[in-house]
Amino acid sequence: MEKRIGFIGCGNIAEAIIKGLLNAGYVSKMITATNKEKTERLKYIKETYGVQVSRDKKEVVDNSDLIILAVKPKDVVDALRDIQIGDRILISVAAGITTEYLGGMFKDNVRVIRAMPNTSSMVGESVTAICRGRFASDDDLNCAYEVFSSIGEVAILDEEYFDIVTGLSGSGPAYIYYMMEALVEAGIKSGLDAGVAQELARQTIFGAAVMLKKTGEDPSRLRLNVTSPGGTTMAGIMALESRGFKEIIYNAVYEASRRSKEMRESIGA
Ligand SMILES: NC(=O)C1=CN([C@@H]2O[C@H](COP(=O)(O)OP(=O)(O)OC[C@H]3O[C@@H](n4cnc5c(N)ncnc54)[C@H](OP(=O)(O)O)[C@@H]3O)[C@@H](O)[C@H]2O)C=CC1
Ligand SMILES: O=C(O)[C@@H]1CCC=N1
Repeated sequence: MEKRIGFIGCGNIAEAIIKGLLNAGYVSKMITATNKEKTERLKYIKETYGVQVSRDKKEVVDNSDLIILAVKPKDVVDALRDIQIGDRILISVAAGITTEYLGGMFKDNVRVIRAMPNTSSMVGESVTAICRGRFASDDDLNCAYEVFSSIGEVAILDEEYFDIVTGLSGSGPAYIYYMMEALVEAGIKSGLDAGVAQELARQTIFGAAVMLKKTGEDPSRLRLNVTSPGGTTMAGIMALESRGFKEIIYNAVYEASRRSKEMRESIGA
């Protein structure tokens, strides 16, 4: 039976998950959402997706079998204050926040699952890492697996890896969009019309992503297929290498992971 899902927090990632779930066939009346104060935002979510919304957190919890906590790390304490999870499953997508910390906020043994999706949930193409907290069972993990597999791929991982996952696949879509921005700017700077540069860059990124997924080939092999000896691509790749492209990407993942840890520590979690 389809679970009733309640969202505490109704921002970017909640909307991406809601849209992904509905596209995957979830029934809108099984989803309820709340946020802190932005009534207009709740109105938009209700009108756009036909899901239930409420100003009352307790009502959202009462109407749900599983709760997805989608608030900023600094807001988790406030968001969970005065509510009882009972025998529901609490799934947190908050970066950096551990299952142990979340569980410790309740007197009872709350079944907590930690998840790190990304905004490609919106089009059913997330990759979501999940792990279970101390009191969650394998069935609970399977339940989360089922929910997130309807909006993309799912990886079950030890919680110790979640900061890294957050820096890689949680934040990762932004790096790709940034790459797209850079390609477009390069095209324009080199003399292309903005619309043309955008179309070329977008389809190039899309085509490369589909190639990776459909062929299952190693990216270095696909890259070599583009790279004729002594040709144009080789000249481009050498320019990237000489400016430390891989190190730049490593630093992005490292810094995002570090920030995940820092956000946890900043609330004493
Ligand atoms: N954006 C992303 O790509 C991803 C985000 N995450 C994680 O998801 C979480 C949310 O991120 P994101 O959606 O980007 O953030 P947003 O700022 O877009 O949304 C945060 C939401 O939390 C609500 N909120 C804040 N405090 C409370 C409260 N006390 N009670 C109820 N709701 C509250 C806000 O309500 P209001 O607007 O009324 O203040 C808002 O709806 C973060 O922890 C982030 O680490 C995880 C994976 C990917
Ligand atoms: O930027 C953030 O903090 C969140 C976590 C992963 C993606 N976005």
